Amino acid sequence: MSKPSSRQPGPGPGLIRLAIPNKGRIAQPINELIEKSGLHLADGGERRLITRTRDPNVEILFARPIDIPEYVASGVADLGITGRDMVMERGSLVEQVLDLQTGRATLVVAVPEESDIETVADLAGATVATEFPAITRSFFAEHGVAVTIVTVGGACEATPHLGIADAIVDLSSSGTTLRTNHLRVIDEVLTSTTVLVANPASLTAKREKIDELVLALESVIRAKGQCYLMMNVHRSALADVREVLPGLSGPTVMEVASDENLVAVHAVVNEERVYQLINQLKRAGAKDILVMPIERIIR
Ligand SMILES: Nc1ncnc2c1ncn2[C@@H]1O[C@H](COP(=O)(O)OP(=O)(O)OP(=O)(O)O)[C@@H](O)[C@H]1O
Ligand SMILES: O=P(O)(O)OC[C@H]1O[C@H](OP(=O)(O)OP(=O)(O)O)[C@H](O)[C@@H]1O
Ligand SMILES: [Mg+2]
Repeated sequence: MSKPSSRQPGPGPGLIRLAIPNKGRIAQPINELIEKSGLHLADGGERRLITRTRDPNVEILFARPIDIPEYVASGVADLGITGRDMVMERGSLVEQVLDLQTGRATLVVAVPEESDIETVADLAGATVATEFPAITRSFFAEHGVAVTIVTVGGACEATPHLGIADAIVDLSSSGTTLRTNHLRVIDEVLTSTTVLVANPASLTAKREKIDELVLALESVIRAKGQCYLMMNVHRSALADVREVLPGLSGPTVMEVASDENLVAVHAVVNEERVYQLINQLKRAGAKDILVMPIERIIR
């Protein structure tokens, strides 16, 4: 598909159409990101092909992750959110606008544990099964290793044991599937995350609106893993508390109207540090400590 068909016209000049996955493991996190960014899908986005959002200038198109790169490249959608692996597999002419830093998975070359294959070069003349034939073809071509590629639609890890392939090129994140199927990684092809991509023409024609949307999404990504700390501190302990607190640009210190000996200290900190920090803060003299989630950080 290179041009939008006349039966499925692209969005008009005043409208941004964003394609997102309708299923699969990255669908839910993307939906949550859209909600947190404040776009909010009309009708909850349930089972609709195209859904309106709270912003009358933005609509959502639900599609399979693998189809999204081409929908964006052809102009059926202005923007799309999908895996970077999907974009590379399709070789679509789109521009990456934002890395959403979720949905991380590594495309690996793996062989049965008992196999004597150690390197990619050892696979010369072998059969390799994959859901990613285009990426696999160029990977082996770059290594100058001739292989036969068998394309499968899923359950790739079963193919070596079925005698269909000598090796596989498949995604791995926790590594559980490889372990369960007694497969050993011999090389990595690429690491993929979920990305926001744009149609190059839309990026020029609808820049302002796209920038607004990117800002909203970015603010949610930035807030992820951060939380807001509030506490009261006796003036005499302020220096010690400051030393413990990192904060985005140092803690904010405010007067407490009801007690002139106290100040209120606020800071943004990494969630992972909170457990340790609250103990250090208490020891330094902080009290009435509140820990709150942050939805968005806009710079
Ligand atoms: N552990 C993982 N395994 C497979 N894909 C993953 C993983 N983690 C993130 N992803 C990403 O999810 C996307 C896969 O989308 P896909 O539509 O194939 O969903 P799925 O969860 O694999 O569903 P299904 O295979 O049932 O269709 C890819 O971009 C891929 O990089
Ligand atoms: O390292 P892990 O955390 O075990 O994840 C990797 C597995 O997840 C994916 O399969 P998926 O669930 O998409 O099924 P599929 O093979 O049918 O696509 C992928 O293809 C691997 O099989
Ligand atoms: Mg899959």
